[in-house]
Amino acid sequence: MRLSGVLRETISQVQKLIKDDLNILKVDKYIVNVKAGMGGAGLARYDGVGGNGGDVYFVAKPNLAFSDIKKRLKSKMNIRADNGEAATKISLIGQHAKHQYFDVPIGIEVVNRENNSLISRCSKPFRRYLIARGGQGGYAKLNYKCVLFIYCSINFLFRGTKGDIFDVELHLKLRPNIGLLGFPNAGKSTLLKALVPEKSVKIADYAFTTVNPQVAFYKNETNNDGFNLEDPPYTLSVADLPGIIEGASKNRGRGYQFLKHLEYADIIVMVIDSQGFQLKNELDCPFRNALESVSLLNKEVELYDQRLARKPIVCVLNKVDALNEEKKKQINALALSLQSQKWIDNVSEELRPNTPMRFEHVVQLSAKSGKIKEFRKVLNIMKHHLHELKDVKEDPMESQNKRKVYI
Ligand SMILES: Nc1nc2c(ncn2[C@@H]2O[C@H](COP(=O)(O)OP(=O)(O)OP(=O)(O)O)[C@@H](O)[C@H]2O)c(=O)[nH]1
Ligand SMILES: [Mg+2]
Repeated sequence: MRLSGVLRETISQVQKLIKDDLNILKVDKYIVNVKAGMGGAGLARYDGVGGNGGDVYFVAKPNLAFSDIKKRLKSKMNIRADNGEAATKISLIGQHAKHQYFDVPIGIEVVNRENNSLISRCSKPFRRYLIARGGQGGYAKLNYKCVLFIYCSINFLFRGTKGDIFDVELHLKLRPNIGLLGFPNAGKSTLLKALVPEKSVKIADYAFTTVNPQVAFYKNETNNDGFNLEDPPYTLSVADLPGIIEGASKNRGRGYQFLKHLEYADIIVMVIDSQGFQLKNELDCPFRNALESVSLLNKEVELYDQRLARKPIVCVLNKVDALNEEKKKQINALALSLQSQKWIDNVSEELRPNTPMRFEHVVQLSAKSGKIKEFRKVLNIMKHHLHELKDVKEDPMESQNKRKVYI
């Protein structure tokens, strides 16, 4: 019995380690009931004023895991602020309740479940976002509609107003520096592995190998292919997303769930299979060449949210090792045209997006070979699009020698 207990614990610890290492995002939505405090009762006879109920705020914090929310709420999934204090004969002004501050990871979107409206985007580190407002303390002139008289021994009490109470959905949208976008099987995970070799990444020769987004951290010093090592060290978060398919902008193939993670990405890296792509070898799944793949991905992205098509973007033409000489020439020509922005003229009308992307860089590579020097150089240049993370409490002198982390 004892041994099996130990064994079970060891297995669960190993499983946890594996899960942490994979950094895979399985859950990206929680439902939480929030209740702001009620206003304290006022004391009519002595003109006493009740204290206000506490508000509920979310505070955006870096380095918090989404799953921590559930752990900290201990599965009750509710957040409560205290009620305001009632006025008494001794203390005619009741104390305001303390506000309730709840830390959430940066990038959380808070949606009111009742009317499906967005309450807050918790996107700025260390900022407090008001989620539910506490009720007002009761007092004589408080609007009569919301005042209730309660007869309590010989004193009349003005009841304070109720605080907000509702269910909210917390949506996690990753806030990676780099979001990998592409059709299934294009080599996104292989590229992630080339960037972060120490990470365990599932790679396979079939579509939808990656079923959940995964994040890894690329450190420029891990490069061994010899470009400017004098650059100060920095870390970039890279999100490998499951492949999207045509119709993703209409949520085909759970498209929303993946495209949403590009909303906060600083840079989008579009990974294209230079050999072209066909989801299934069937008539209703047409073969798309590399140019058509670029155009269709552009289309899906802009249909989901036009602003995404205007983000800094890099196009990676992958799998060039698998091309014959003639195909190589075609891909060279494609790379040139993608850079010149004239690429859109070569796309047939029905596949043409309205907002053609402007690729800041186009890189041809073989992610499988792991030789991605050109791509690393591009990342080095592109990092000027990133915002360095600064803790408001951080000492600027002390931070000078630290590794730079971008958010
Ligand atoms: N020849 C060649 N094959 C590659 C290259 N990069 C990836 N592949 C292969 O392409 C297949 C798909 O690679 P993945 O990295 O799993 O593709 P993905 O884009 O992550 O696919 P999904 O997770 O399904 O969206 C695997 O068999 C890889 O070995 C490359 O540069 N050259
Ligand atoms: Mg993958």
